[in-house]
Amino acid sequence: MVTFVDQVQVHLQAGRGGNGCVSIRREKFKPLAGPDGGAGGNGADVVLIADPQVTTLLEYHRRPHREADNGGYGAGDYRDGVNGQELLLPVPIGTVVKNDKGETLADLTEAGTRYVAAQGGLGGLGNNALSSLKRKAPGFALLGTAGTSGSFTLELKTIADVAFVGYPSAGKSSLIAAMSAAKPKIADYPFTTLSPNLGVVETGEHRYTVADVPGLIEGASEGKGLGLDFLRHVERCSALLHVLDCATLEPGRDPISDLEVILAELGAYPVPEGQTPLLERPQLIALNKIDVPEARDLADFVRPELESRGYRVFEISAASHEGLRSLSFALAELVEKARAEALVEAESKPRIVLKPKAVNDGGFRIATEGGSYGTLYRVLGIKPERWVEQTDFTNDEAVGYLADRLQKIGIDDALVKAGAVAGSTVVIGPGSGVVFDWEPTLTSAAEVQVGARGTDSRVDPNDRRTNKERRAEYTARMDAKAEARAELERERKAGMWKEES
Ligand SMILES: Nc1nc2c(ncn2[C@@H]2O[C@H](COP(=O)(O)OP(=O)(O)OP(=O)(O)O)[C@@H](O)[C@H]2O)c(=O)[nH]1
Ligand SMILES: [Mg+2]
Repeated sequence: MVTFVDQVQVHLQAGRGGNGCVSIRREKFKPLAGPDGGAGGNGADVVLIADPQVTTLLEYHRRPHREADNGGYGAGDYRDGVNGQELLLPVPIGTVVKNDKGETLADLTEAGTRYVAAQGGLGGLGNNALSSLKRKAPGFALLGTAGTSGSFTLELKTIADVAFVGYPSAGKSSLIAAMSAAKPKIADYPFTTLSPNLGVVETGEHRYTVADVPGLIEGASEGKGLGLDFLRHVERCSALLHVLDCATLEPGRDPISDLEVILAELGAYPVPEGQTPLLERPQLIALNKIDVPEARDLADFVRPELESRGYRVFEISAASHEGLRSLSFALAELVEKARAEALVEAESKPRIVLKPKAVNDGGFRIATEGGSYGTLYRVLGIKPERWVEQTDFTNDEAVGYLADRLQKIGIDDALVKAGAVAGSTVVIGPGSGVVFDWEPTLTSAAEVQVGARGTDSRVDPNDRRTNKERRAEYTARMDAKAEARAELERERKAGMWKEES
């Protein structure tokens, strides 16, 4: 079975950022000459780009999974990792990008329009870049972060001024070949055309594009003969040309009933909101194949009937080019009118602006969640989440650096305000995230993990009891005393002890 591909699902994965490097420069007589670990390279983006050379989405149907390069790792001697090279995915002009919820993300209607579908991860800084006056030789580097990924639906909707519609083998492709420089496949079997061919017609000083939509049959609007896929292409065209076959030998078919079938299908097609229904767009009729004598007779016969229905009718032959000149002028006129109207409309309509997700949003928020272990405080924000991702938790210094960063944007204060107390569970990021036991008296989460700043828990273990522990010990001691006193009292009453006289 032939597959007609103008709608595909693709899975795109941007590249991962490379890890930064920890390295110490060594010089003769100076073995510790400062940190020289370079940064990791950034992961590559996956970018969809509207390319006039590309006409189908078939390529993505065959290979729907695409991954961009990862960034290179940083290295010693100040060498940074290479940035991943952007993965450019050319798609046809008129490709609509939707997310997995069906929301439109981008409409690539002009050559060269780019849409960054997946964003590469950041490379981690090396210990050279992390050094400061206070931290002269960092023993850690930042990890690269993951690139974004996602599933997208690509949908091709041809954009042309005029769509040629009609039954299979009516001569739509022949007509586009006769009127423009396009060289579509032409054959006398139905559904020769599987994806629309675009042609540019030049008449006088007019220039417009035409598309031969694949043949339509009865039931197309319900999906018959891949009809819905075909009809989608008509959606973007401002005018329609009905190509009617006057030389068909198929029983039960004639230009009038053919037209009625096609009209019914066009009428049943639901255009997206805000667009003109297909049948309300300007339409012309071409009675084709009049180079065949019987066809010319038939065309002459049905013409008055069609004209009485209000159509402008052209008798043509795609084979002998008869009647094409006046047809192309008539189409040019329609197109000019439609363009003028579109211009007026475009000025009154608000434009859709593509908004890429903000990356450097410095904010964060704290969400509280109840649970069987008490309240859980969740820190959500692009920065804190990224910082956690960049942290090598096997490295105490790296964890300390994370704590400093978190403290700097005021997460501790915000947690106090949110009601966190000593020992509260704090999670950074969605899902299970990274879990901390938070301690407000200490300034940062890292100290909870690795001890107070400036100490090494292996060298001088911190044995000081917390106030809470001291209080517990005190009450326990007091309780024991009271208990002992009560015991003594009972025994005395029982006469176990003789009062000394
Ligand atoms: N005699 C004659 N034959 C024509 C004319 N136009 C097209 N044909 C023939 O009709 C057959 C179908 O032509 P196509 O142009 O492929 O028809 P189509 O409408 O694009 O068909 P699909 O792509 O299948 O929908 C071919 O064999 C053409 O040679 C014409 O003006 N005169
Ligand atoms: Mg065709």
